[in-house]
Amino acid sequence: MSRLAIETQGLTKIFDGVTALDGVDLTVPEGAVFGLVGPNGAGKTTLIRTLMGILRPTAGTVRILGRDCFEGSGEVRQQVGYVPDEPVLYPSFRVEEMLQLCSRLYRHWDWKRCEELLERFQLPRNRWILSLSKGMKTRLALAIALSVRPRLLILDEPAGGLDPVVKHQMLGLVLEEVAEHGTTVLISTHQLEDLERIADHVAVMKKGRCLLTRTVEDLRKEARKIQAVFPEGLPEAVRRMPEILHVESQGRVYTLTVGNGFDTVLEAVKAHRPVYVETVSLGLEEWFIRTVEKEGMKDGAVSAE
Ligand SMILES: Nc1ncnc2c1ncn2[C@@H]1O[C@H](COP(=O)(O)OP(=O)(O)OP(=O)(O)O)[C@@H](O)[C@H]1O
Repeated sequence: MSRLAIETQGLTKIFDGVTALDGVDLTVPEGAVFGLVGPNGAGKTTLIRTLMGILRPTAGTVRILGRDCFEGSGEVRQQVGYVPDEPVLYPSFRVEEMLQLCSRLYRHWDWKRCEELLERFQLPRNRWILSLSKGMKTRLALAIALSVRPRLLILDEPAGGLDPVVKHQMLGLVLEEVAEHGTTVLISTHQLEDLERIADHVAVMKKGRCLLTRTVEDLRKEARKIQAVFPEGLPEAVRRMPEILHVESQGRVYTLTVGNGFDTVLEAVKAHRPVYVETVSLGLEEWFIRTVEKEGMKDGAVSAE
């Protein structure tokens, strides 16, 4: 069985009556590129801050790389590279001074790697941090996170503020890190097309809960659409199937978005003898929207349909 880079059980965080995390059970295998997605306010940043030991959970447990993240030695944090949604960099420092500070804080600091990254990201060492653009600060934070030679890299919405070229470069770098060093990556993002490029696992969060976790491979197999033509309308028995996330119709053409249980739905559709049927694959973005909508309907919220 593969080892776990992250394991949470019943993780709960309540801020002054606001439940930001509501019993999250999450397992991230070592070596995975694990995407965390969810609507605004789902609890992604709170989860990440709790994993990093920045926030104390109200209840539940967190283990990072097999250890308690609150243990006294701080060894766990030495092995985690973290790029927060708003990088913590001292504005009155020059880039060089920030790097010197980090090199003293992290025992496994790698200057060679750091220099390579500064060059790739075109970050001059003598610039004041105050004078860096948002995207440059993110690049610096990523350069620092990778220079600690992390076993686990945690990225919270890293593409925010990056232009498409730098974003592409950054994702490439993350993939390189995984391929060369076997680093585990947890990445929270709203950029699902980026995730589709790099992730092998995806978890969907909503209202502080982890709704589901899937491997991207399974998702590609499972998350598909069925297009079928029923001259007399979509049979009610099919429409009501719980595996169906969403139904759309254009005249007599019905498009059914299916979460898991694709084969069961396809069989049921065929059993009602449509005049035409075909299957179409579903992008991660559409799967995510339909999954979150479906959960919203369970909660009694109004569907976006
Ligand atoms: N320090 C805090 N004090 C009070 N409430 C907080 C605090 N931090 C987060 N929350 C609340 O916890 C919930 C989850 O917030 P969080 O920032 O973790 O969500 P998120 O999924 O990262 O959202 P986004 O995608 O918008 O960044 C929200 O309702 C938020 O208002």
